[in-house]
Formats: sequence, structure tokens, C-alpha cells
Amino acid sequence: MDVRFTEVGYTYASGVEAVKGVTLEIPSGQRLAIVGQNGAGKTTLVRHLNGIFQPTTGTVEIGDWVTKGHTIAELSARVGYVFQNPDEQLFARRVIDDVAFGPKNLGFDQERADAAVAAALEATGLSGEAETHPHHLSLSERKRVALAAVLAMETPVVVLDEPTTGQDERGVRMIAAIVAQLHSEGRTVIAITHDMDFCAENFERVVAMAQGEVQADDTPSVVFALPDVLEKSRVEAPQLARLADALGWAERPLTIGSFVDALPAHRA
Ligand SMILES: Nc1ncnc2c1ncn2[C@@H]1O[C@H](COP(=O)(O)OP(=O)(O)OP(=O)(O)O)[C@@H](O)[C@H]1O
Repeated sequence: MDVRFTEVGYTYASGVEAVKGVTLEIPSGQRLAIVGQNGAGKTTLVRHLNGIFQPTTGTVEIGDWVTKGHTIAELSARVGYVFQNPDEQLFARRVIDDVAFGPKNLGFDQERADAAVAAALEATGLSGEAETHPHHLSLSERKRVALAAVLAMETPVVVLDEPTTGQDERGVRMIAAIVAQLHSEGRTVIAITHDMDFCAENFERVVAMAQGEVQADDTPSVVFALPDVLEKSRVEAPQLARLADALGWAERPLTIGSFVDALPAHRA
């Protein structure tokens, strides 16, 4: 399902203008990463997608719905939103109840709900924790419970706010596999991330933000080669690009695959 921000502005009651005139058209099935320094307006922007925020100016559309005409409950059938902090999202005494809440609420029949919950627990590596109290899990596991709770809702749009923060290598790989799976199912994935390696490996489009505005909007190869944008958004290029730079290479591979491909040309 496609998503459209048109000239979106958002000003907090405090007077902080957190988002200024953002226009983005995100086609169905795209994987889009939003990057930028703390306070750039990333979270404020994506919170418009599930109706938590309504734009002060402009419009936000999810498929054929303008968010202003729909409740948060209605929007939750189209947009699954995984909070940066799982403790803002989880409330049940057992992992399985947190994950089953969304499908039940959306009116899935029992068979579909059970299958969706089992698949979400499996994808997040939590099948063995179904009966556990979320508070007995680590923060990184609770983040995966929050992710599972959204996956189980099978929404056409999935928003991930800092999905890899606090995850170990295995957790990051699990999340990358989930992004790939969502993509293969034609679902739209929008993620905020500070992890540029994760961004370069898993997303075909990067929006860099600073001070509430879009500074660049292109493929990772283009955005990570714009020094002014990186500086203004306080973003560093992925590690492999910095390694290539340090080695004196002209090209800037962003992923392990492209680095390996470039290697033979540099063997003396
Ligand atoms: N509840 C709020 N009330 C007033 N101002 C806020 C509120 N939440 C955020 N802001 C301000 O809005 C601006 C954008 O913040 P936002 O959290 O959207 O940025 P961000 O890019 O998501 O940052 P981070 O990477 O830290 O999550 C900042 O100046 C922030 O201080």
C-alpha cells in the first residue's frame, strides 16, 4: 500500500516546529529508511502514519485514506507501528497475549490469528517465550515482542522506529530477515534508524532529515556520497564506505557484497 506525505508540517503545543513541509511519496512495497541526528523530526514525522499525530499543515495518505478522516483504530488495520521503546507498547502478562491482541482486535478468525501469532513469534525468535511475562525478558527481547505484536497484525504498511537498537548480531540479522520477508510479501516498510550499515544493507531508499526538513531522498549509494548532507544530518557513511575511503579507493561500496566485488581490482 502506498503512503503519501504532502507538505506536512507539525508544530508541538510548546511551539517547536518539528516537521516542516515534508513531501514524500512512498510506493507500495518500498523499503524506506529515515536517518538523521537526534531531534531531526523523524519520530514526529512517522507518528503521523498511524494517526497518533495529525499534521498541523498538509496531508498524510495511507492508500486511499487521508489520515485526518480516520481514527487510530481504523488506521491500525493498515499501518503497524513498532515503538522505539517497547515499554510504551507492551501491556500484557504473557508474551503471547501481547502478540495476539492486535489480530484479535482486527477481527481475525481464530485460525488466522493463531497462524499469524505463531509466525510472528517464530520470525522474532520468541516461540519459546510465549508464556513468559514480558518484564522477565531483556530490553532487546521486549523490542522483539513489540515487533512480533505488529507483524501478527499483517498490515500492508509496517513502521519500525529504531528496530536494531540494543540488538546483538543475531537480533540484527533476524530483523533484516523480517524486512526482507515483508518486502517479498509486497508490504511497505518505513524504518527510522541510526544504524547506517543496517540501512545500506536492507533499504533501497534513504531519506536524510535535519531540523524537520528532508535534506536528501535517494538510493543509499547517492545519499551516502553527499558530504554536505551527511554533515548537516550528522550521519556517517556505512563502515565499509569509510574503510574504502581509508584504503584510498575511488569507489564507495556500502554492503559486504559490493565490497567483496570491488576487492579484486585493488589486489596489487
Ligand atoms: N512531546 C514533545 N513536545 C515538544 N517538543 C517535542 C516533543 N517531542 C519531540 N519534540 C521536539 O521535536 C523535535 C523533533 O523530535 P523527534 O523526536 O521527532 O526527532 P527524532 O529525529 O525522531 O529524534 P530521535 O532520533 O532522538 O528519536 C525536537 O526538537 C524535539 O525536542
